[in-house]
Amino acid sequence: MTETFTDWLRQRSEPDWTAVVTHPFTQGLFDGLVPVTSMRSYLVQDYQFVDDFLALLGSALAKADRYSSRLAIAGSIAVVTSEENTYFQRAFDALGVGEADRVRPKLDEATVAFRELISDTNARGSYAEVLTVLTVAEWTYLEWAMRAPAALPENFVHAEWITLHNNPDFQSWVRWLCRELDRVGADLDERDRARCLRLFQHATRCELDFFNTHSP
Ligand SMILES: Cc1ncc(CO)c(N)n1
Repeated sequence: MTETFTDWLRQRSEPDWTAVVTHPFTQGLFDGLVPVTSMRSYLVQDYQFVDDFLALLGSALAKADRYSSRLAIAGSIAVVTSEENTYFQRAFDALGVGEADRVRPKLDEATVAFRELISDTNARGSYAEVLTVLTVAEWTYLEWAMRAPAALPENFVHAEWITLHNNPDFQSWVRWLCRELDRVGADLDERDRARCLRLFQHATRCELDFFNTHSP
């Protein structure tokens, strides 16, 4: 059998997976045509998602079984807390997002659902389960962003959200995540593999609901 664990997980998460990575919201981004109100609400909610996601990266860092894995995870933490965070601040300035919406906005249902999945995984998940949720979030974002045309939209709010997720470093990080989940997944019994599959499917559904919430 040549199918990897991550391919197995992804294939069993169709048709949601393809619906996420070809979502109309992403086509709107490529064309620079996401309305300002949708882009604002999407980024405001996503900043709250990123907060939870950063905590989950910390959980992965703590749960990893070797130093080289911790180094790879720490590299991603560095990006989320520097380039990605300054992107959010510049985008919020450009979109006129006030302090309250940066710090404690009213959360959409889709954001709450994602937050619950992440905090449960954070509190109770094994390293494999934490990697499963991280992999869905990062791999779906790489896959939609890689579909972007060479000519990016002019508005940096749209353009940089694409390039943050399709640059060579992000590609290597996602490749690493998949290989790491394949490595750890190889030691799981059938019951634990099935738990990862349910989580993978659930997280993929959360990604789809998140995009749907912000599509006009
Ligand atoms: C909802 C969502 N999923 C994945 C990513 C990429 O980490 C993101 N920024 N937002």
